[in-house]
Amino acid sequence: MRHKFWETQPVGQFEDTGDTSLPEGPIEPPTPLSEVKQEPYNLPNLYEWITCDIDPEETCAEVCNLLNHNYVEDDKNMFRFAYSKEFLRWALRPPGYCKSWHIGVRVKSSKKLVSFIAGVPARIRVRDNVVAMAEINFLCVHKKLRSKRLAPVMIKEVTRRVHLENIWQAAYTAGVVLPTPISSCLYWHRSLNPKKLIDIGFSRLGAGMTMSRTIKLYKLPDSTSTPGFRKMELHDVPAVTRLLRSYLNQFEVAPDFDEIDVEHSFLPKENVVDSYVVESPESHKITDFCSFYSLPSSILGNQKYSILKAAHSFYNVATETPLRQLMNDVLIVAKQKDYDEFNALDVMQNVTFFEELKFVPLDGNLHYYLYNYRLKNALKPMELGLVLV
Ligand SMILES: COc1cccc(CC(=N)NC(=O)c2cccnc2OC2CCNCC2)c1
Repeated sequence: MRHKFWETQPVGQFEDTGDTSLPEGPIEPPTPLSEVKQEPYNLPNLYEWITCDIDPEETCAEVCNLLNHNYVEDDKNMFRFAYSKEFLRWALRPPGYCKSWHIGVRVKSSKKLVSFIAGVPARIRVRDNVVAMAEINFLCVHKKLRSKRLAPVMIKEVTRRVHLENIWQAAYTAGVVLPTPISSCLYWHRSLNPKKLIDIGFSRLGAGMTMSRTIKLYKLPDSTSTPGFRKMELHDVPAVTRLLRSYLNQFEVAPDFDEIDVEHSFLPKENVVDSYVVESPESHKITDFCSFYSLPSSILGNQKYSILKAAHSFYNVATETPLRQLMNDVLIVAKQKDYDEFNALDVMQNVTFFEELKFVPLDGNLHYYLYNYRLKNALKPMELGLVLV
């Protein structure tokens, strides 16, 4: 398959796969900042670049609306991600973020926002090297402007602005295969509200199953079972950071979180991110940690329901509690908060609890990529310790 744009980029090319003579690491060296293109890339005549400030209500709503009408849909076009404004403010403004990496394209005459792409800074460890990267996300071109080759220019522009900050690597995901995935993950989900999922046609009644039998199958206890299981609080940040750093060491690619990152990424935020710890009743030590983020989807073309409330597994660390017991408690909390389903990728140790906790695999892949960094071999999902929102 031809990838006209990606064949011009410093990414692992398909024909290089298996060529063990190519060294692992950056593909191109950094450019002297004076040699980085100083002005934005050219856009087709009717359009102009706009740096999107997602702090003010008005511009945040503009980005939110563009995404909610034009961003990723499932393969059957039944659902479309519906990120909230609060979620975008959280996801796009981590410690050390760059306003200039929140990039929009608008129509010169009407000022209508028609495209968006965003980057945020992150320290990502790749095997033994911690690399300063940009996490690139939310690439969205208005449905009416597709196939005008806007996406390549969005990607080149965010790359240029990342280079201006002296950052030369990036991480991103896509539902499609591009040159060349560092890992290809499967997504699984666990029904929490089977009746709604069947009503909207997301799930089907199993063979020989009635609705009441199905509701019973997915029923969860009303309260969590692990003694000391509670919401994460500010004073837990140091202990949670230690837990996360130690746990993520086992993976080939993982974030290099510090306490500032942990406070931003995991302190609970209503309808954005939820985190829980297990504080041992005896020692008061923090022995386990679990978290999920909230990413609802619009239900396209359903009279009765408009929103699918989905929780997405984020980072989970079990050092004393069995992981499946910890995750069962997470499911119980998600159900208490009226989520309809719980999503997870087969990354880290997630496969160890899928079957027992009644997750089922969906027919989709999420591929992970690094920009300007070659890995000799693709990673198994369980070697990957990175979750992007
Ligand atoms: C149910 O509503 C959907 C609305 C849009 C797309 C999909 C399918 C899909 N593409 N799912 C994922 O990419 C996915 C499945 C499990 C966990 N995380 C995921 O994506 C996350 C991470 C990447 N950025 C988007 C959110 C489902």
